[in-house]
Amino acid sequence: MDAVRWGIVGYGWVARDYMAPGIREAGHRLVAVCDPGAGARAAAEAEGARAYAGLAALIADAEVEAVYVATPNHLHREAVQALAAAGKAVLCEKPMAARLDDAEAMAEAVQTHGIVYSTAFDQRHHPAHRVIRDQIRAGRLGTVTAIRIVYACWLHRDWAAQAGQENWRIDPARAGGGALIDLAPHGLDLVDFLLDESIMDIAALTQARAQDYSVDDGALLIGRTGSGVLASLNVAYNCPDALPRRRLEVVGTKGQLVAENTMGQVAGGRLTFTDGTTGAPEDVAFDRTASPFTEQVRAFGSALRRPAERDAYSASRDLHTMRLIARAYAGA
Ligand SMILES: NC(=O)C1=CN([C@@H]2O[C@H](COP(=O)(O)OP(=O)(O)OC[C@H]3O[C@@H](n4cnc5c(N)ncnc54)[C@H](OP(=O)(O)O)[C@@H]3O)[C@@H](O)[C@H]2O)C=CC1
Ligand SMILES: O=C1CO[C@H](CO)[C@@H](O)[C@@H]1O
Repeated sequence: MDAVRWGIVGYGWVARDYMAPGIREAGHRLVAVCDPGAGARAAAEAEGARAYAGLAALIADAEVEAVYVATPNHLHREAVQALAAAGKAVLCEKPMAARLDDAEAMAEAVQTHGIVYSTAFDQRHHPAHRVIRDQIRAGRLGTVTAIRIVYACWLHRDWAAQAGQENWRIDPARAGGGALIDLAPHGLDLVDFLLDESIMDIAALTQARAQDYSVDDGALLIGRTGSGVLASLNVAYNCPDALPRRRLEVVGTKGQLVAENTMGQVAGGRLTFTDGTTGAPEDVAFDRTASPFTEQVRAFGSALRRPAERDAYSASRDLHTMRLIARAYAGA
């Protein structure tokens, strides 16, 4: 496959630390970046990319075919609408947008212009999560009854200060909320990926418990899929990093799979199967070297080149996930 030529809108933390290496490791090329910050543009040039201060210049760069949008959440909409109108393929960071109406407008733009679009749900591409999905499909767990997810971190007020940035995550207007909107989309989409069906019913409680800002620093969500699988998600900004804070459990009538330290941006973690009859635990093999970001780049690039693979992406499914987030907040 010839290398996909990527552009990036918003060359901050996730773009620099995870996406740019992912593009390189996948054998693709980062050809252009746009970011208002001179430091970010210098970092992009050091990576061998052309650097622009504004989106129009990136759009006008004919070499760019796919664009990763990694701006703060409230800016996803304007970038995706402009990129869609220009016919660029788009991989846009989660949450789809800070507000539901923005996400609705984005989904409409994707449909109107017929572009390849995906929200960047990298957890779909973690090798351990792919193995879990395969084992569910092969019937190893029997009838799946429940999925339990913990995804947490410690996000204090000055979290971004060492990078010389202001912490937009604690501003409701720019983030759209707190820990719930930032972290729960990963789990909600992962449930969809693992089971091939969406959560339909949802309820949530939020807290502002340990941090000194107004957005929620923790949330508990419960959901039920169309076929009746129950899901629980505990997401938080108030969990010290040294504590266990990334866990995924899938429970069925024949056994249980537990993934530890797989939720996140990096490769590795551990996967254990426990047999429902004997209680015997067993390590499950998966590729511990491939990062979910690199795999995400590979999969998206492959779908660009092979239209048959595009069914894996659905802006309307991503919009459904945004609707779940909105309903979770409304109920909380
Ligand atoms: N999948 C995952 O695991 C992760 C996903 N994310 C998601 O990625 C997105 C970015 O997060 P993160 O990297 O932490 O944020 P950062 O603040 O580190 O980076 C955002 C970048 O966008 C730049 N920017 C601001 N306005 C514009 C604009 N109009 N056009 C282009 N660039 C702009 C910022 O510049 P300046 O600072 O000068 O304003 C900054 O360099 C969020 O949506 C977040 O939810 C984030 C982390 C992990
Ligand atoms: O998606 C994300 C996953 O991890 C980060 C922190 O650990 C989040 O803040 C981020 O937005």
